[in-house]
Amino acid sequence: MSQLSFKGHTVVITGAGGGLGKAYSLLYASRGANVVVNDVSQAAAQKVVDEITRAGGKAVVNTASVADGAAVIKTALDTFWWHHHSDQQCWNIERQGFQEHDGPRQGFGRIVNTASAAGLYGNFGQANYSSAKMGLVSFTKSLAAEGAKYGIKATAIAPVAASAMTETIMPPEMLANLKPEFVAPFVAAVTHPGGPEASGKVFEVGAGFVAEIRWERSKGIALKTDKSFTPSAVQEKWEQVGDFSEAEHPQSIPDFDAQAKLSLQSGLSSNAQSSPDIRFDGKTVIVTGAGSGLGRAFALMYARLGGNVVANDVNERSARAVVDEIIKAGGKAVAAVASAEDGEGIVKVALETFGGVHVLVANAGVVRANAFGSMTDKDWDDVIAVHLRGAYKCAKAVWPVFHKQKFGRIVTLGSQAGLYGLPGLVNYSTAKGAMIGLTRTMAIEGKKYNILSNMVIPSAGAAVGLGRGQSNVEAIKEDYIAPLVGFLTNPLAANGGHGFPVSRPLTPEAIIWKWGIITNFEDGRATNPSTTQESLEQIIGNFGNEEEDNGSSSSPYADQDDSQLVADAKKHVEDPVEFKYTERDVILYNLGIGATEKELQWTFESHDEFAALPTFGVIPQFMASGGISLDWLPNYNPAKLLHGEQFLSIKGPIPTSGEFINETRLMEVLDKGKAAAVTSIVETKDKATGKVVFENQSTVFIRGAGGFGGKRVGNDRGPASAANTPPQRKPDAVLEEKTLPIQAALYRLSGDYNPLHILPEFAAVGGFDRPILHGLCSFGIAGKHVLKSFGQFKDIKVRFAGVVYPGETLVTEMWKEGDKVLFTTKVKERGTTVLAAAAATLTDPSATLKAKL
Ligand SMILES: CCCCCCC[C@@H](O)CC(=O)SCCNC(=O)CCNC(=O)[C@H](O)C(C)(C)COP(=O)(O)OP(=O)(O)OC[C@H]1O[C@@H](n2cnc3c(N)ncnc32)[C@H](O)[C@@H]1OP(=O)(O)O
Repeated sequence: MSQLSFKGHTVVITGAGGGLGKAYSLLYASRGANVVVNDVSQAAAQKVVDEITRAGGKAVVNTASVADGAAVIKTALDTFWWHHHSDQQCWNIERQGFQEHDGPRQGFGRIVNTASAAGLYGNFGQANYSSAKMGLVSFTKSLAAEGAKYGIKATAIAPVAASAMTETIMPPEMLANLKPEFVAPFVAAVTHPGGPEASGKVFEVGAGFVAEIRWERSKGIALKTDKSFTPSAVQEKWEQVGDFSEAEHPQSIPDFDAQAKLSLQSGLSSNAQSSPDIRFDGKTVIVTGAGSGLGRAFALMYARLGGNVVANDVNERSARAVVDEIIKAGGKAVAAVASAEDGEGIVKVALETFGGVHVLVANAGVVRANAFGSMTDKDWDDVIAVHLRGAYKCAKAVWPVFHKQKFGRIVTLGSQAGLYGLPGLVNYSTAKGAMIGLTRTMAIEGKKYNILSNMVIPSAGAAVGLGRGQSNVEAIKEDYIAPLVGFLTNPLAANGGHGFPVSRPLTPEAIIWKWGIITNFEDGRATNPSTTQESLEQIIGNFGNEEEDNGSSSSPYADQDDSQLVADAKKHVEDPVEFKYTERDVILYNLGIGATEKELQWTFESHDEFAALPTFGVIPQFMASGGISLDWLPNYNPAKLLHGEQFLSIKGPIPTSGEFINETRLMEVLDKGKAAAVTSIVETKDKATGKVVFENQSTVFIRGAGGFGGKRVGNDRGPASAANTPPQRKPDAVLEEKTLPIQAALYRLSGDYNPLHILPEFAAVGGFDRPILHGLCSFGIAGKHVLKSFGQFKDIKVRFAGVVYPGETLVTEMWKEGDKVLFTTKVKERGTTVLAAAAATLTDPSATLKAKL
């Protein structure tokens, strides 16, 4: 049985002596990779290497500290360089034109960084850990952005697995669900050369639960940028700022359309103010990096609103200039000339001058842009020091004061580079990401002492170093960021994810199979955890997931001959699945089954007879039947699944757009010895009227998943299971159609994203030397042949008897027998039958033959 292979690949795993690292090492080694087992504990690393070598794998111990990455990688190159080159099977060599001694330029690399929910949401008592972990998320995003053109992909995961940490907070029964083996397959899947596109993305993985995490941005509001743009104006609109009903989900730094923002302004009148006005009389505000740009704008605003301003900057002249400006305007201010890292010194100035401190705006920053490959340790350290360590040291210094007075406000300045990653600024985006983790944790820890922490992320043009002070575009002046300070936050959203059963091993293939679900934020699947506790809910919810009885006791499909396994599976009630479509989806489907630009009734929405081809009836239900859980089958491997049979009954006219609801049941499960044959039934109803429009019965044939002791022969399901043996005479009609090499790539877009039809590596696991055509695509083409030859039909059934490769020619032979058309479809080039036991029942049996015989 072939599987996703890592033969010829060298995988370096840090912290590989135990837990997750060990699970990764064993999995990669079992899939043929050379593994560098790095751990500071020589004994632990050696044990893992021994285990791998005993099983016939290749691995080497490395005990360098991760702080010395170069030493870790040297071991990889010294040990496995030669293997790399001797192994002609190696994907690197074949796919990327890997050349002798061309190591650093191999044009391929996969990086997985281990983040944590503590970073994504913040976590009490873990300000340091949250910062480091969220920093890693941004680090990953920047590496992904920068690596894209070199074939380097980076993914971050927030795993939940049993560890020394979780042991203290969870009982042993729960910990049993958190096996590292439920995380490792995900890492393998996304690092495989043919794996799914996961670069720059973040995933939560644990206990067999996998979900993508993404940023969510509220639609937001536009405020008039005149004198009325004050903190009170923001307060007045605050509810709208946090209204996520029309949220966007940017994947990279959104375009800043200054012109559009400016033209918005012309339609706005002055902003309403909340009352009483927000003012800072008697409050002392520390602004770091206050000498110029944003910091200066913050300092001036606070002074205008009555605050005592401590203007910090390393640049003495600019700090003093701001103070002078404030004093000249009648305000109160003092300069604190120091690095932002000198939090204590800055707070001391505040306490000595004004007798207190109430607000900290951690704004100081430097930029050292450099391509990641050329970035020096100094570039890295300087940026991390000023942004992250500066924010930390200042917050640390104000904290006891805030704590004691039960009041404090902290705003940290973030960056879009931190949210989305940015090439050339890996250091900066990492620091800004880390500050998100820090800010969230401070918010959690400070809450009960009335210490509020928020991050403000200025829009593109105003970000530190990205045009600050140079911009003369009205819309992005620093002054227009200032009023938002203290008000804006950026919540995260996680999607509904997918829970894999924990009662059997999880495979990388299973991850790829469910990729569509894991990354789907639509259809009401998004959840919005805002704390680590909330984020753990679904993971804990998947504990003990064995696809067991969910409480419904009687199934209309219960069958006395069923084994317990099958009887239990049938009790599972699938949730109804909605399907909404437009004319565009109809055209896409018609094209997917070979309709041409000459057949305007199928490809041009304004044609008088524009219609869906009748087999479109399998599309609205596909997500429902295709999403049915089969994980409970023994040895279930999605790459071994083939479509076996399909029956479609069309109960009414097919609208060219609509909204349907699909109700799915598992109907029959047969044990074919080596294989399992599973039939589901889906009723597709019009959402508005509740009338059934289609009924589908789909059988999937899963090779290698039999032998569970179920019944072998199915029930008589009428036309859905009829043998449909054609008569002996010559066919009454024959139609021939050559499929396109891109047929499967095109058909996928109608909703069956099974990688079997596009991804060579996945097809290989299924036993095919290239991707195969969707069964339902051949089904649609044959259905079109029946339609063209004999007219409309009200039901159609086929058995998928052999595979079709995109580009092959399909020949459909048809015999009219009463109200039925029996048919067989063959691949012309190979002479094999691909659709058998097939028939359609005509709507108007008296209709005459249409096509030429
Ligand atoms: C839930 C619905 C959602 C739909 C999800 C679909 C996802 C899609 O993306 C997947 C696809 O589109 S796959 C592409 C389309 N399908 C194919 O190409 C399969 C072609 N068929 C074959 O290769 C073989 O017939 C093969 C491999 C199927 C069987 O061949 P053999 O193993 O040689 O079997 P054989 O020895 O002939 O028979 C063994 C027993 O199995 C029954 N059987 C055979 N073909 C069957 C079929 N196509 N469907 C159902 N049952 C089938 C036989 O009757 C036999 O039963 P018994 O032992 O009781 O006599």
